[in-house]
Amino acid sequence: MSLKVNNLSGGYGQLTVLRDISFTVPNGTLTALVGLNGSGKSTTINHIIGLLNPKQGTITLNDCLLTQQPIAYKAQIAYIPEQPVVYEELTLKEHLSLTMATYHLDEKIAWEQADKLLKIFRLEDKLNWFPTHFSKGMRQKVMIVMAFITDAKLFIIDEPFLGLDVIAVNDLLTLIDERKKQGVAFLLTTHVLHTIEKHADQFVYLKDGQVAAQGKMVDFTSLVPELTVGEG
Ligand SMILES: Nc1ncnc2c1ncn2[C@@H]1O[C@H](COP(=O)(O)OP(=O)(O)OP(=O)(O)O)[C@@H](O)[C@H]1O
Repeated sequence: MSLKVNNLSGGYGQLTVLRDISFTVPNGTLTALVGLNGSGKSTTINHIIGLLNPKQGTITLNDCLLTQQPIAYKAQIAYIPEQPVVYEELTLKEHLSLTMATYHLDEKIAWEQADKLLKIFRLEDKLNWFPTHFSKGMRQKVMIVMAFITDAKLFIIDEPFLGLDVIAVNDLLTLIDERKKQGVAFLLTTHVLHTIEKHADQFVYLKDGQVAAQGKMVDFTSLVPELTVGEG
């Protein structure tokens, strides 16, 4: 069981950005999606979360084909975007309630999980705050808490390390490792590779909208020397 991207070509309207992309994210592993600015990482994610329609190819998650079973497919995904998407008129508590309703979670269990996560990210006394009072990093933490109260099978996390303090980065990595052990799959984009390399199992390297290399994370330096700081 896994996320399977098969021969995906796609982009925006007439513009083709991705060409013939194939990779698999097995359950219980983390795949780092890497590449230079403009290489197609966000476009790939936009296809996987169903925001863009492929021009060719298929995307399957645990045997659910995105185009044929979009609701069952999307119910298995938690997405943490690079730019937090929050509702200015809802409190933190209401954001969490909304997530619980959307994912049809058992509220008692979900609030137990939420309380634990709110403490980890030092948000436990801010349940009645509106997003306008949150810093950029706090908004990002809200997105992380919302994602980790779900029982999603695939987490997609877009560039999580730039706005978070060092404690929050370590806490996020611990949560990722815990969920991986439970069989959850992670697809994560980042330019801060040294932070993720011990936690990633494999990488997919995009270049000009194509997969230029993919493999085990331990082989990254030898397969992609051009992205290794201090090399080349
Ligand atoms: N909404 C859009 N409409 C048209 N073209 C777009 C759009 N978003 C991105 N592109 C183009 O698609 C290509 C890939 O961009 P994408 O955002 O996927 O790259 P990325 O790897 O995520 O980059 P970054 O590391 O800078 O976030 C670029 O050439 C970009 O100009």
